[in-house]
Amino acid sequence: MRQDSQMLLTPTEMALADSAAVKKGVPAVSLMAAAGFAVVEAIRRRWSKRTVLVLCGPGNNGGDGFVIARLLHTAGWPVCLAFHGDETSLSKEAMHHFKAWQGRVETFSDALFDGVELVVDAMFGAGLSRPLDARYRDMVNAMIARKLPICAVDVPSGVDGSTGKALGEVAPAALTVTFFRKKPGHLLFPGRALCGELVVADIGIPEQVLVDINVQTWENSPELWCQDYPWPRLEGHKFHRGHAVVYGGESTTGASRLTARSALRIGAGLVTVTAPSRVWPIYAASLISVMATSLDEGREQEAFAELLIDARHNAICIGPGAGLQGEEKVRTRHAVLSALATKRAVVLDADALSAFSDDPHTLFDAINGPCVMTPHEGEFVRVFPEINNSPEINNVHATDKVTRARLAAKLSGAVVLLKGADTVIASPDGQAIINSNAPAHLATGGSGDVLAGFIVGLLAQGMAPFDAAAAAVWLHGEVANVFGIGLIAEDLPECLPGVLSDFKQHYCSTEN
Ligand SMILES: NC(=O)C1=CN([C@@H]2O[C@H](COP(=O)(O)OP(=O)(O)OC[C@H]3O[C@@H](n4cnc5c(N)ncnc54)[C@H](OP(=O)(O)O)[C@@H]3O)[C@@H](O)[C@H]2O)[C@@H](O)CC1
Ligand SMILES: Nc1ncnc2c1ncn2[C@@H]1O[C@H](COP(=O)(O)OP(=O)(O)O)[C@@H](O)[C@H]1O
Ligand SMILES: [K+]
Repeated sequence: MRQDSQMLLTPTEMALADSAAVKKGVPAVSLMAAAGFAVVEAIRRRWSKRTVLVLCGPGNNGGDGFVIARLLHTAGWPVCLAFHGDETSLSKEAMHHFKAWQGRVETFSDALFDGVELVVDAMFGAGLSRPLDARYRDMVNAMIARKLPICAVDVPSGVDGSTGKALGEVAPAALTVTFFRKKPGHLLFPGRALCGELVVADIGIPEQVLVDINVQTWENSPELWCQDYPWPRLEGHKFHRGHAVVYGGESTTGASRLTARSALRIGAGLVTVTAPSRVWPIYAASLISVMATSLDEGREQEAFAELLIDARHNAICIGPGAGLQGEEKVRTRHAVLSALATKRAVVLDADALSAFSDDPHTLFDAINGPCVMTPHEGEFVRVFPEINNSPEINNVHATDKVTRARLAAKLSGAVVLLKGADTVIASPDGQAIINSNAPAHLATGGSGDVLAGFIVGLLAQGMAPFDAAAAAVWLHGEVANVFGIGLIAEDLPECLPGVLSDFKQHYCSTEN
């Protein structure tokens, strides 16, 4: 997976890109000038001429601030520049631009905000290594209290560019301008919410520098997986599009029915829900194009395993509504282990994960084939207690969402899709994708069941687990955006066809 345009660079990788650009002959002073210029362009596109306060910190983020102040002043804007830090420790390029500033340099104080209509936050960017010192913190608190519009340079000061975590209080920006590529912290919460509108500016770093950086994190987009999207083939028939099996439970029967319908809508050739004979009539009476198979009373486990002998059942989803009470939990666990034993593609969601909260390693040991786990935060904590309880595993600090999902994928051998507003999909080989298109109204009962259905439907059609998970999450978000507010889970599979045609038209121009 290369797709350079979707790459997310950690601050360390960004520093590598920066120094590689300098080695290729782009002077550091010019990179900083270009960064400042890009911020000014973005400001002038959004705000009319007004009084601006530029707050500059001790590193190169502050250096960008010096450029911004100078360019805005040249354009005739009333500008006040304030700097806090050790002038003698400025980098060469920051010193160059500091000297080029002809105006006064103010010290930090609350009074600076009087009469100001826009603040440029150039205190800390990628180099933030610890919570802000008191003087900077005071300015952040003043910015929060004054409620002025803020343009943040690279990231709002206090946000960790690699994790999106806030190291203390952060003043939310209306606009954040970052350089060359987005950083994970721009997409992970709370960073994403604190950035406001995000602009990525080209500052003259050559694209070739990416070749030598082992980037492992991407923003989800069809560009990453559209080439492998399994469109129906002209000469194909339904068995070419796979046969998904969805395990149906006894009580919340709506969950697995949603999953099954979603698997069919996304293109699985056939979908069967299997359910204990006691509740089979509910499924049989309510499903039309999805088939319902009854598991004989008293021998449900054997019957499920027997169903899986038919290798045409090539993708299996267990979890939505599977059940965790008494005997149901035993059957859910058995179904999971039977499904994994086939080494066919398996999606494990909800109860299929929680059923192993006492002994997650029994689950991990059974995973020897293609598998996607789709926990939300609560389920993640249950299945991966060691990642949650220990701040450090194999010397990796495991507190941010991407690292946690990556460690979970490595530990379990499955693709781990950690849900939420900033869903992360991680593969056991270390690659991770952050999703950014899901609207808040997607958080509605049953929408996770639909997601599991989209994934198993794509797996049934032969898509690889990491790609299938990423594609399903993106389509899920896109459908919710197209449908809009008022969405309920049932709407998701029904609205998918229109989204699929638009997606096909935009990203997959060649017909099969
Ligand atoms: N890379 C690129 O391509 C380009 C990057 N550019 C710009 O450079 C920015 C990155 O610059 P940067 O590396 O100098 O980091 P920055 O955020 O300014 O802070 C570092 C300074 O802060 C200090 N410090 C840290 N935490 C602190 C705290 N809590 N409280 C107090 N001090 C603290 C730290 O000191 P130390 O930790 O070493 O004691 C150091 O002195 C990047 O965000 C972008 O805007 C552009 O010019 C274009 C090209
Ligand atoms: N704030 C949010 N913004 C966007 N998407 C969200 C948000 N919160 C949750 N989601 C998405 O909604 C779905 C909820 O799934 P899940 O928690 O399993 O719910 P359910 O069990 O009701 O189906 C997931 O795809 C998740 O990523
Ligand atoms: K900043």
